[in-house]
Amino acid sequence: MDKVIKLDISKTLGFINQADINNQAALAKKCNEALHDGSGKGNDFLGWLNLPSSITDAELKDIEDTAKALQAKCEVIVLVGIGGSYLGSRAVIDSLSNAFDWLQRDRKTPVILYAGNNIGEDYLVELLAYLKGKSFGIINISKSGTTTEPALAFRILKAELEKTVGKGEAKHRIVAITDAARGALFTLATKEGFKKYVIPDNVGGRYSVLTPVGLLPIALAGIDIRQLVAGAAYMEKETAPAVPFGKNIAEIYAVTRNELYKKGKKIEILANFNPKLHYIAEWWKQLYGESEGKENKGIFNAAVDFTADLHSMGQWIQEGERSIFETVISVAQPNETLTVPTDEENLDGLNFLAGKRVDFVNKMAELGTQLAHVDGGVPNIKVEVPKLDAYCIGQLLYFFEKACGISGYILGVNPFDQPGVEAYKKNMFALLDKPGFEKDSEAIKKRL
Ligand SMILES: O=P(O)(O)OC[C@H]1O[C@](O)(CO)[C@@H](O)[C@@H]1O
Repeated sequence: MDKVIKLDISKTLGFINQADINNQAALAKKCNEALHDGSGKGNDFLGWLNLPSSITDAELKDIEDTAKALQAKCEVIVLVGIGGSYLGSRAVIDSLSNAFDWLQRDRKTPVILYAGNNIGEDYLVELLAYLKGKSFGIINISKSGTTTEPALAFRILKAELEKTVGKGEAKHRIVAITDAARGALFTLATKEGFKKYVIPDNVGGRYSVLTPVGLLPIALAGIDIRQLVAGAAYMEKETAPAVPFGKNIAEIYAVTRNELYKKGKKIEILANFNPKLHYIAEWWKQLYGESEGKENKGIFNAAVDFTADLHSMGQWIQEGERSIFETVISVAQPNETLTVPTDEENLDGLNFLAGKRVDFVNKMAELGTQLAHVDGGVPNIKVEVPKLDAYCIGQLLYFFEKACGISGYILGVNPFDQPGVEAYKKNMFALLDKPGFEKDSEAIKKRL
């Protein structure tokens, strides 16, 4: 099988013209070049561009060794982080693991649980209750080291771990992934002697999945990070500015979505027909939403899991306001095989499917949905992934990252900052009476 991701925009034609797309080829090329020559906005955050081709064998080996050490010590690992500090790992781990991973016995790898991505009190209490009596470790990921959600969860989990195994052992079960030289987590990790990994200065959180931020948890889950990086490196080459527009799927995707946006298609829905891809969509939402939603413009990024959501959001997609387009991640081949059995009584009337693969039914649902949605006025982009393995997922991650950078430049925004995220933080700190926010506290309390 040809293990290469394919992009099909044929079902957007009719809503936009091939000529409109071709007219944007030069601009897309210019934007791609601007990423590579560092002449565009946010050019101090372009370190992700060459991560796949520049990561060394020694770096990968070090990550694999740390993963092995944690696997030997811990039956559970809590991954603490929010946004780009956890979505990439979770996206890859979920897409490549058994759907019932946490229920598997005789495990070779720890159960991975997540914390620091919400402030739910019940969530944390229930997590602590689950961890009681289990040998657990913590990977704490925060580039800034000051994000409230992970800092709070880490404080609680670290205290629990130290109470259970003592400070001396706890430090061998905690890994910190943070800034190279600054920040609260850096200082704490240095003082306490935790194993540290660096998030490079020039890589933003949402582009960090191919740094230790993603690679360590992914390796810990038993996934081949060398294959993941190899897939990404392949896509790095295939989306380079020297690759002609007609073959450059990152440029084509970036142009197509911007042309649709110009035609009033302001919402992009990422759809999948495989439940393992749910967190790929969560990762993608942050990547595109945080990169493009600024200066009062940008496509709104939504996601659906089909066929489940065809029985809920399907109605809206088919007949609601015509301001949407769909991008479907289609997995060509499942990893397993299951055929529909014959049933003597055939009360459900499904014998016409007997002997057929379940995936055949899924594919017909996918095709039927595509045609129905296109008929209903929803342009459709298809991203075909040959199969769910580390090499293909590596390609997918880099494809979306590269296209996002190009797309942001086409839109005219800085795709590497996120100034809007500060507004809620400022209000929350003011409401919490955080030292340094006295004036804001006074002002906000007058509004209540
Ligand atoms: O890694 P950090 O600094 O804790 O940030 C986590 C997330 O929070 C944001 O900075 C937004 O607040 C995201 O861009 C980032 O992925």
